[in-house]
Amino acid sequence: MKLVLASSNAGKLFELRELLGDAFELHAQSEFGVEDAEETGLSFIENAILKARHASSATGLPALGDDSGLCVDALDGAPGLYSARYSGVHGNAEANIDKLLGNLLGVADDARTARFVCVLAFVRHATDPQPLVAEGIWEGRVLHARRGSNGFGYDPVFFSPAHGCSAAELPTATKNRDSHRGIALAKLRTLLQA
Ligand SMILES: O=c1nc[nH]c2c1ncn2[C@H]1C[C@H](O)[C@@H](COP(=O)(O)OP(=O)(O)OP(=O)(O)O)O1
Ligand SMILES: [Mg+2]
Repeated sequence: MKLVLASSNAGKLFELRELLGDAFELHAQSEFGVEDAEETGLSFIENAILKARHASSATGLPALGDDSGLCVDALDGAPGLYSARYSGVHGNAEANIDKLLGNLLGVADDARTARFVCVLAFVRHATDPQPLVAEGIWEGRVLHARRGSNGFGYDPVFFSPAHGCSAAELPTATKNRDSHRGIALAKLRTLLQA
């Protein structure tokens, strides 16, 4: 199946291509000159669907939207939906991490609990009344400083107790198997097969 990924994030594209394998031909929306959708939703679900509709509308192809973020308990769920623009500059992972660590200064380990959330939405066409939607959650803690250089975004400061290391210290295959995105995609595949 040929489909378009409604995202400008190279990290997502890389992970989702690995996860989908050969049965799917996943094209970045940039290949078709599609600009970013405006993320005006109040939930990951709303944004994932509106991204998918936007890309499908512009390309005429089925589309996959990914809206994701890091929700930190000590910050009442922030940066959450606004993870990509937390520092004020969209998509600047270094600045976003600096702001996050600054806001958690002095917060002890056991109060630094957080989770990555990923919602994937698949639409067959732009006005599909039945988008397939799947959510994945990955529990962890925000570290005090960066560790590792794999992955993207907040990976260097996300500690996974289940793995005993940061997300950026995991091989891609392990992150893909156990991450919020990996879990969401496994669920979406089941929905696609139904
Ligand atoms: O596995 C992950 N590892 C580390 N960080 C992650 C992950 N998954 C999401 N994140 C962070 C990156 C970004 O700060 C925000 C997503 O924001 P989000 O709007 O969904 O994506 P984006 O703006 O980068 O690309 P786009 O909207 O074009 O898909 O959460
Ligand atoms: Mg975004």
